[in-house]
Amino acid sequence: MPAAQVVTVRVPATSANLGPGYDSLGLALSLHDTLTVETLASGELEFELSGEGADSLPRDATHLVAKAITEALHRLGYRHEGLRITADNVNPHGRGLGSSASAVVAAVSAANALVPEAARRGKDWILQLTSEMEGHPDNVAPAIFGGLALSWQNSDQYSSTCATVAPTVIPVVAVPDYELSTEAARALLPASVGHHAAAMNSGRAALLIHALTRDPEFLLPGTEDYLHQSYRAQAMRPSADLIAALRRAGHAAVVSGAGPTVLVLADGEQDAQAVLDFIAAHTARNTPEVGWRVMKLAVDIEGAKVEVHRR
Ligand SMILES: Nc1ncnc2c1ncn2[C@@H]1O[C@H](COP(=O)(O)OP(=O)(O)O)[C@@H](O)[C@H]1O
Ligand SMILES: N[C@@H](CCOP(=O)(O)O)C(=O)O
Repeated sequence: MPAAQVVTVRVPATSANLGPGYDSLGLALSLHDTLTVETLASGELEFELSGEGADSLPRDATHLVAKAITEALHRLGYRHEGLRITADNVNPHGRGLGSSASAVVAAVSAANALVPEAARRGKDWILQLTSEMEGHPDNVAPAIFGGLALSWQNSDQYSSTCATVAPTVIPVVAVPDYELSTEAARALLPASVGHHAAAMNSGRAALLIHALTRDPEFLLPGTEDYLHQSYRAQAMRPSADLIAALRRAGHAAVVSGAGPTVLVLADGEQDAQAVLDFIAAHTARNTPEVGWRVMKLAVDIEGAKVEVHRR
């Protein structure tokens, strides 16, 4: 790659699963990381990191963004001599808000924008490559396309389509100060589930799409899951207890991604305020040892946005 080419990508956080949509449903959220990549003439990697992970992420070729850019350029038939990677990370890591998916989507989108126009590929290529990197499409799809993404897999081929979320739906997240890696949370799942659980889950996943797009009145039954949350609860007890209490009070609370963040799909401003009040009271009373960052967000409908500064 020639030196001094610069692109910036702004990418949303995502919440996957949404209850019964394990490895298939995901929602883009109004919480954004920003990545700027500049090609260098020398064989070096330079990092300017701020925000989440600035003190802990590696500053070498093992950095997830550097790895994903190198791999994407290779697949496009290019290689870089060196890179300056500037990242301002807002999405918390290891909390179930798809930070690793946002990182690979930003990296692959940047690589695709750096190569000459004739070599560039479309968003479906980005979906394919980033799903392979993540091992599942449910975070990367909404990070790429925005909104509510419905994704599926045919052998090793990934596809996704978007549905429009009803305008009254407001995502509220409660992010605890403890981490759980997606890898560790996936290791807690059984190799298979029974036919009854699968059938129950299918009904709720179908209902959830209706609730999210047409009739939020059904959000509480539509967010019931039979595939993953109960197996993972032991690894995120304060989050599991908060979800159970919110659901008993009638709020559509789920584990965000593999956890431990709690996602609540509120229906309207009044419901969102009730959720915020409930979380404040519950956490003060029951989990004083855990720090919670509670945010009322919006659905991001743009997905990853690429800006080319110099080419
Ligand atoms: N912006 C980033 N830059 C580099 N590495 C990242 C970034 N975001 C996430 N990661 C890597 O991914 C890990 C978190 O991934 P994961 O366990 O899947 O949790 P999450 O639910 O946040 O995606 C981090 O510990 C870090 O190693
Ligand atoms: N379907 C995946 C989603 C993981 O999301 P993350 O935000 O925790 O990375 C799973 O449940 O393992």
